[in-house]
Amino acid sequence: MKAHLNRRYHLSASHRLHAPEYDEATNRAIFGKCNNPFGHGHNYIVEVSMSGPVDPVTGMVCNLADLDAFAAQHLLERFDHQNLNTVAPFDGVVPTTENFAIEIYRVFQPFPHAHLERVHVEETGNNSFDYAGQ
Ligand SMILES: Nc1nc2c(c(=O)[nH]1)N=C([C@H](O)[C@H](O)COP(=O)(O)OP(=O)(O)OP(=O)(O)O)CN2
Ligand SMILES: [Zn+2]
Repeated sequence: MKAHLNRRYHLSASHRLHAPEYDEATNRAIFGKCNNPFGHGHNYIVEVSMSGPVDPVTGMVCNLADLDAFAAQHLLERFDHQNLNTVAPFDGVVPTTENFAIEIYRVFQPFPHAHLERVHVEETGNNSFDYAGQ
């Protein structure tokens, strides 16, 4: 029997949507206000979905304390209150929320106590993105 555990994390970060492959005018045309050279910020909500058997003794898919410790080290310490454009891999990849979700999936995949199913990232109240590894 497999159950899914979903856990949400909050982090604030700034970014600028800018592709160095294009010139300034093309960047402005593509990214609009989000190409502002001074950047802007978001209060992101990150939800990770983990799955696994329910332990017959603890009744848990995994211990939330273990998942929170992993998230603190690999997600929050790395990205909270940062300028995403200065944090790998975004020093060469446009920090869209699609790319953020892909990177967060890569970060959580090694979590040893459950299987990573999906990463969901809410960038604003109007848009969110999901990545499930393919
Ligand atoms: N495909 C994508 N398009 C856009 C992304 C993205 O990550 N993927 N991100 C942005 C900007 O980050 C922008 O800050 C959010 O854009 P926008 O939708 O205009 O913002 P909202 O209208 O949802 O919220 P407000 O803060 O009220 O503008 C743009 N495009
Ligand atoms: Zn933005």
